[in-house]
Amino acid sequence: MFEALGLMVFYENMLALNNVSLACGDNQIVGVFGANSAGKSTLMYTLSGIMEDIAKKEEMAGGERITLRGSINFHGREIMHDKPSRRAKAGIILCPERRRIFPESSVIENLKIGGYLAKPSQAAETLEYVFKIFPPLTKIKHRLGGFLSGGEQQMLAIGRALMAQPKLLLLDEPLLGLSPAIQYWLAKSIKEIADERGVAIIVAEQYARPIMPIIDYGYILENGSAVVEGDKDELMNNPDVKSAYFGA
Ligand SMILES: Nc1ncnc2c1ncn2[C@@H]1O[C@H](COP(=O)(O)OP(=O)(O)OP(=O)(O)O)[C@@H](O)[C@H]1O
Repeated sequence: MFEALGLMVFYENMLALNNVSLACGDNQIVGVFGANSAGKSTLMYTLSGIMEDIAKKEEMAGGERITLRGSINFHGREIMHDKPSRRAKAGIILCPERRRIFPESSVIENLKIGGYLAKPSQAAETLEYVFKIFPPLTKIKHRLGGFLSGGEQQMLAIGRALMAQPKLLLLDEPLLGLSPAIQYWLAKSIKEIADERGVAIIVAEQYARPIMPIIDYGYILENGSAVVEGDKDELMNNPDVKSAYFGA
């Protein structure tokens, strides 16, 4: 069980996350939906620990003052001040926005890099799984990451995150820039990953339509605040959510 309470993030005096609380049970898929600049990446960085890291680096360099407040509990332990590496070892793995794969490494190398925390037997088993869940990667194993299409890069980014043996996978805008057909296919794959691997997933996304059917629970983020929350039926029947996300 993962639970964040009262998260606040200030960039200098600009409030980017305003008292956001969210929970994700083991094996659940939780959606966080919001427009550009709603605070999705700030939230994902805060959950994965990268925000704390950025704040420390900015402080040391005399740069931007970033302030964080709140608490995050993962399986009974307070982790708000744990480094990203410690959170990763505990199983919290971020798959960042815009993929951030290594463009000069091949598909297989990218995946193997992702598995550096795993035992060799786990890495071998997960590698096989990644090619099973994302068959298009099989044919391009030796192609450099920089030469992949957007959809292939996203499969690789998720595959690389899986190699790190996540218990909680944080997906930041996985559908960005992909065609609607690939968006739906990827959403289906995300659901299969949750079901087949027993991984909890928090997915932040602008494109709610393909993701909404696969979530157990969701939050709508606006200007840094979680303004609506509920299970998928509650969200899909909420008139404000309908008009903002489903054009109804
Ligand atoms: N380092 C920073 N310094 C100052 N303001 C920032 C910084 N990073 C983000 N912001 C601002 O914080 C707000 C939330 O940004 P964030 O990137 O979290 O939104 P987002 O929902 O992920 O949007 P996008 O879909 O564009 O990635 C925005 O107004 C953004 O301009």
